[in-house]
Amino acid sequence: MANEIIQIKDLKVHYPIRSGFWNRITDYVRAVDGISISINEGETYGLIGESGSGKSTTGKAIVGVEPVTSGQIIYKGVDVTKSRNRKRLNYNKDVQMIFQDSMSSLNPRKRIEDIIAEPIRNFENLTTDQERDRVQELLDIVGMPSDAIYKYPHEFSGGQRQRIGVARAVATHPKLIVADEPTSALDLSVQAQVLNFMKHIQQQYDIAYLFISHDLGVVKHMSENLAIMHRGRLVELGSREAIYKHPIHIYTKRLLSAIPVVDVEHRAEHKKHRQQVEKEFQENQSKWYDQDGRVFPLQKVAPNHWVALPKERAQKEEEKVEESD
Ligand SMILES: Nc1ncnc2c1ncn2[C@@H]1O[C@H](COP(=O)(O)OP(=O)(O)OP(=O)(O)O)[C@@H](O)[C@H]1O
Repeated sequence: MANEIIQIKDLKVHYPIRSGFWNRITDYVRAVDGISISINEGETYGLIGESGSGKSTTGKAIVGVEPVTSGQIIYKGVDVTKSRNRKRLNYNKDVQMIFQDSMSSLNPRKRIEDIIAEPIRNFENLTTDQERDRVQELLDIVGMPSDAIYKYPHEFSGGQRQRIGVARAVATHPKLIVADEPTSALDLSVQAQVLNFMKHIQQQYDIAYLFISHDLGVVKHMSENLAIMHRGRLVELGSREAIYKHPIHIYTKRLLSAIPVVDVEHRAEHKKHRQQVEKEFQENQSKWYDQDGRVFPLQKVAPNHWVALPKERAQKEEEKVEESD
């Protein structure tokens, strides 16, 4: 059995909504509302959902930049939602993040050398020469010219800045990187390049990725396991094969139907299918969500496949999956 690097258990991140003269808390935004996933060493785990579903908040809670309302994040057998445990385990060194928008995540006033060296300075005691060698090596790995160290972020293209973001994230030799839509701001051709070298670096350093995206097409060739997130909860969870070949939840089907087809011959057919799925999604919400519009708990329908359904319905889906296998 593969070794788990991290386990997220019933994670909740709720933001208070205040109103009225006394500015009292009147409700909460349930950005993340009880999600549980396990990521294995060296794997890419896809976390997919449309805008506002709670993916970024999940990622930020995992790296510790967003406070957790409840639940556990288990790393090396210890709950790291407590900051003293994070310190003791060197968690902030082992778990890094790559952000979607490299322009705002890289400090525009700092040279690339200082940007990449910053996490190294936080966790290691290197001499200036050793530090410069490490930065040069990292730039080399992500395919950037060595004179890049003297430059500033605005002197690079979006794709190059994203590479610098990756170099910075791998600088401390982390075990897990939360990659929050790392390619969504890039052109298609540059997207493929960045994904390829992220894969390359993963193999070189044995890094696990939590790969966050709104696009099931982007993670198709990256992820071994996937979790589909909607309204702060998971609607479907499982192996790549389960999600792409036997999607069950209407929301997963809707995300899959949004992947554009390259093949001109099948475009009209695909458009029709997409409209059908959209219609089903709009008309049958009551079958897939409870009376308050909330996502049901996950039920197991196959060995590595869980779907958010009421229990009695899960039984039927389980039978269908068995038949199709
Ligand atoms: N600091 C905050 N205070 C209040 N609400 C917040 C805060 N941060 C996020 N939210 C809300 O939480 C929900 C989930 O946001 P989140 O950014 O995690 O979604 P997402 O799936 O990553 O979307 P996107 O891809 O657009 O970033 C949204 O409704 C958002 O408005």
